[in-house]
Amino acid sequence: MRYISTRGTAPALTFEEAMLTGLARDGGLYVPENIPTLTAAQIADMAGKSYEDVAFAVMRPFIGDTFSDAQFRELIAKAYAGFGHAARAPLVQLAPNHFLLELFHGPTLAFKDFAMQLIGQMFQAALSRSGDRVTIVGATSGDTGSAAIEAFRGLSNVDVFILFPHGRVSEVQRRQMTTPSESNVHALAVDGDFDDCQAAVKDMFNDFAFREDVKLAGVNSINWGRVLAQVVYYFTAAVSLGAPHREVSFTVPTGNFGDIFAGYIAKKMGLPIADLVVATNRNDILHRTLETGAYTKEGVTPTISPSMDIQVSSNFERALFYAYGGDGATVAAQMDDLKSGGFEISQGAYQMLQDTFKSGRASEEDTKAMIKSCRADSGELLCPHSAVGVHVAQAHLGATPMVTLATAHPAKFPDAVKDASGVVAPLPPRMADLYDRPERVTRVANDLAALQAVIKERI
Ligand SMILES: Cc1ncc(COP(=O)(O)O)c(C=O)c1O
Ligand SMILES: N[C@@H](CCOP(=O)(O)O)C(=O)O
Repeated sequence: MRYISTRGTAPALTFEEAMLTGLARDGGLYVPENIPTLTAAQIADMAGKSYEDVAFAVMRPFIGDTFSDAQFRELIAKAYAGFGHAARAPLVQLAPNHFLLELFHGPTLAFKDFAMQLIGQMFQAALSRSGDRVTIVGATSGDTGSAAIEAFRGLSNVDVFILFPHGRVSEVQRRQMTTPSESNVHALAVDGDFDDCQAAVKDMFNDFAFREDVKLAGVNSINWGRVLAQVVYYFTAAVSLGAPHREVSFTVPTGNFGDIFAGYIAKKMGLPIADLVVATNRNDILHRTLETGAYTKEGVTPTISPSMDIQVSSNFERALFYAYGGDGATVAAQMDDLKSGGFEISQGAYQMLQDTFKSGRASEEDTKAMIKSCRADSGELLCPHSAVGVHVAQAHLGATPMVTLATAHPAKFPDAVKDASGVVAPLPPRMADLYDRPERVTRVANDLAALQAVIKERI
């Protein structure tokens, strides 16, 4: 299996190389040259299997000879051993044809743990084999950062720097990033929004001297391994609702487009997915794009679902690549246009996107009302991101079972949840002293040179 860049000019890489490389050298994102498919019989065989067994079956065709079967099984087992639910990603029923996929039982209480815990294992295995040391730099609107720190803290061959927008993550998210005491962990509060943080990370990858100097690696969803690990739970959920014999739809709270893109990959692998619904908060660039065919940046507005406060949605580039039939030159030209504000998607590509994705948005009031009514109607306490998803999903319910992804635990956003529902969502006992732990954070200007200087000084 080889991986190629969405912009068409970077060298093709193996799975291991793509995982450790992060952003392609032409600025694009790596995607598999071919997407392997599973037969209906192979999918049917997943029924009743453990999450770990399904993970192996889904991901094995993508990893080539990076790991032996036995080693890959071991890495998967270690990745999910610390999850707080035997099913890893349990489904609960909200209404007759509407289900919630709880993706928040991992160590940092968000769906990011599914991929990050596995990436942590895979990085360690690959780096201990090669003896290399890398510097991970990641951008976060709150959840990727805490998941990455949890997965990489204390490792001797990795430094991890997380850039988060100062004042724009919840207190729990911030503390998850600033309280670990391990010296290889560095939380950087940037005077900007998430888009600024993500742009800085990409600029660091495009600064080849810096990239080589610090041995830069990325664990944002620019890393194909992140997307791949998120494909698995589409399979576990759909199979438990009757796939491959029955179609299933998914609604996904969306920001950087990584999670829903994983659903698209699941569909291309043969999972019978009817609708893939993009749910946005008022930072609704993806919804507007799917409605109009124009991808036009506006400023980021802070919301009560801060992890989705994103306008430059990194993985949309991967979707565009498929929409343009693998034409990297066109993707590169459109990404260039984005620097000056946006681009128009050409008719054929737009048609493909409209055929593949549906969308909707939730206002702040919609989100709060959904947290309250869902608690009253079903007993389920939603985080604001999941509430955006459930609100949008309700407009797309039909005969096909709908699964909405619950992307974070309500306890990560206690103020917003209490304000909406009156209910206090407690942290799990292992995190009960989070508010008492000392914080360690460096405030940095929204300036590439300043960020690079901090990183070089610390490693
Ligand atoms: C809780 C939560 N929900 C939804 C999202 C959006 O996911 P994606 O960026 O993969 O679209 C994020 C951030 O990634 C998140 O942290
Ligand atoms: N919402 C994310 C933003 C980064 O997304 P990623 O999937 O590209 O890492 C976050 O919580 O940090």
